[in-house]
Amino acid sequence: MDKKLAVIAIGGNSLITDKDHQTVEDQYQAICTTAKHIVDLIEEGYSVVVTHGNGPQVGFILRRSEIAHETAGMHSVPLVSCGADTQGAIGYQIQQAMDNEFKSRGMDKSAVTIVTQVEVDKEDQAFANPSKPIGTFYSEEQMETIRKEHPDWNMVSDAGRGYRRVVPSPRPQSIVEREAINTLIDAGFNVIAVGGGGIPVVREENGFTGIDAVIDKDFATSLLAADLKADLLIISTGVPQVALNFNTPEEKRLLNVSLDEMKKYMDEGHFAPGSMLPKVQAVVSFLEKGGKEAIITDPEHIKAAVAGETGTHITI
Ligand SMILES: NC(=O)OP(=O)(O)O
Repeated sequence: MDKKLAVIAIGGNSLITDKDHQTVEDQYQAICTTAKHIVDLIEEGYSVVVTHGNGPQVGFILRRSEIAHETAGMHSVPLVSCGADTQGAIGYQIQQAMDNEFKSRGMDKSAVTIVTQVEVDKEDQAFANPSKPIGTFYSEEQMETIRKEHPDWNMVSDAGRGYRRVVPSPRPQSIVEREAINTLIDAGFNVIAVGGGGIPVVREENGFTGIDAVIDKDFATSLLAADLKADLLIISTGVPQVALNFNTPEEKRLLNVSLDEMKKYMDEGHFAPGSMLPKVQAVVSFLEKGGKEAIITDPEHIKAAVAGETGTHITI
């Protein structure tokens, strides 16, 4: 492949702009906006692999199935299947939005979604320590009811935005459909893969089996980018740049940082767990596996960031 390859991660929360815009159609509108920024990059000459989160969406699907089970006796749906559902539903929207954007710009390109399984270790300590927030944000008042009605739920306070249910989030070990993704890129497709961090599977004697968990999409994206030997990893998030002393009077935004500097800032505790920390860890892992450059920015600044004007650029 002659073109430069960029792997871009989109957060599941970024597809739900606020609590009044949570419908499937609202999500499609948010994806159409993000698709424009991604197609800008393709217009600049990049081939692109898009990955996406699913934290809110997988929680909504799981809860919907639980309510149908509790109130109407419908069969319940395992968490791993809920994750697979999000790959199809979100992948379909990204694929359609990108294809429509290509058409509107007269570009002879297309996007394709690949259902992606990601191998995890069934002995991963994460299965005993749920940490991945999914679904709805609950207020302190709602928590009183939840503690009574769902004493088995594991809950955390999520970045000051409310309380959320958490599920196991094992580290991704390998991407099962890696060769298929590579083949599609070589054939000229822009690929949507490892949606929701990938469908978690464990290796058994007779093949793979799904396991209930939600993989962090930033870690899965980092692994995929390293496997594909991508020229650029872009982690899109809610802010245009990473900052030291975030949200304090000493806040300092970062533009160009070396891998060693980023590791030092990480060790100094500048990045919040469950928020910027996993994104920085994902970037560090990509660069330590041979990647040359990663950018952390928000979707609307992708083009300007790739031009070097903004975003946080981390290089070896
Ligand atoms: N799976 C995952 O990491 O999703 P979010 O990015 O939505 O949290």
